[in-house]
Amino acid sequence: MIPNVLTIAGTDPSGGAGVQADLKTFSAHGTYGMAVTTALVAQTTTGVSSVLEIPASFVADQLRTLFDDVRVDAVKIGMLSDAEIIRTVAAVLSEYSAREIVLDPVMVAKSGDRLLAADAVRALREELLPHVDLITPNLPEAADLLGEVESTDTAGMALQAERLAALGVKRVLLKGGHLLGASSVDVLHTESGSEYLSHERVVTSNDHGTGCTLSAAAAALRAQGHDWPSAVRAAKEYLTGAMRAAELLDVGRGHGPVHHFHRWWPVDGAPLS
Ligand SMILES: Nc1ncnc2c1ncn2[C@@H]1O[C@H](COP(=O)(O)OP(=O)(O)OP(=O)(O)O)[C@@H](O)[C@H]1O
Ligand SMILES: Cc1ncc(CO)c(N)n1
Repeated sequence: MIPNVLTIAGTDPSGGAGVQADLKTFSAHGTYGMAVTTALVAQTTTGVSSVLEIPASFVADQLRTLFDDVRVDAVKIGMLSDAEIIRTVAAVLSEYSAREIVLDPVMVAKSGDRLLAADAVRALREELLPHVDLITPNLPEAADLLGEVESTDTAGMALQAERLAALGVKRVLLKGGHLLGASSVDVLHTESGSEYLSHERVVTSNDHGTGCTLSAAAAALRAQGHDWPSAVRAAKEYLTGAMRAAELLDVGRGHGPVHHFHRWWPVDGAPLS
């Protein structure tokens, strides 16, 4: 049976981030993709020009209508825009006992534009985090959630990942894409300890939507039955390949998108082989 995977996120008409990137990632992994939209974002590779927020009550309507009809095997949460939408999503996911939830705590786009109200971080930490199976912050997001300064090295990242877990979330993938170096290193913290996930840094300007792709891939792989550490490792591998494949694209003049090639189409039912 093909798993059903849901994204709850904002949009990107240029197809590099948000709902559009998540749906491509779900398809590339051979899962069935679904989307509940929280905000319509006028953005491209060069930045965000405006945001039209969806009323929280309509986000709830979309979620309830979907959960009333469809079995949802995993959920990826991206841009939530404000505290009211955060509370609504937390309440409805809990009402339907949603499982296998990945939260990418999107706060600021690569272009520097805010995608989450500054006063909503507390709601994210206190109301949504307890419902989540994996959180995937980048360095500034981790610092904001902890009320600390950003880590500047991988040892500092490991300590912050541990402190994030102590806030009540089961697993943390702290992404180190913003650190410079020959490798791009993330820290995965789970019940059984921390590990570094290190991949070669791809030299490219196509780095828009990398966080969206990574979290969506982890949700899709988890829905296919992989344990969380395997799902996260394979998601990171997929992302590195999608960044490399971006050299085939010619999309926009700024931070370009990654390319979602169908690498793991599950013809033989063994998507990771
Ligand atoms: N140049 C690169 N080469 C390989 N991997 C990269 C590169 N840049 C980022 N990554 C990886 O991409 C993932 C996302 O990293 P990053 O820390 O940039 O997240 P983000 O800021 O949330 O992304 P975005 O806001 O674009 O969605 C991480 O796994 C990171 O290691
Ligand atoms: C809708 C949306 N979600 C997330 C990001 C972060 O990359 C973005 N730029 N846009």
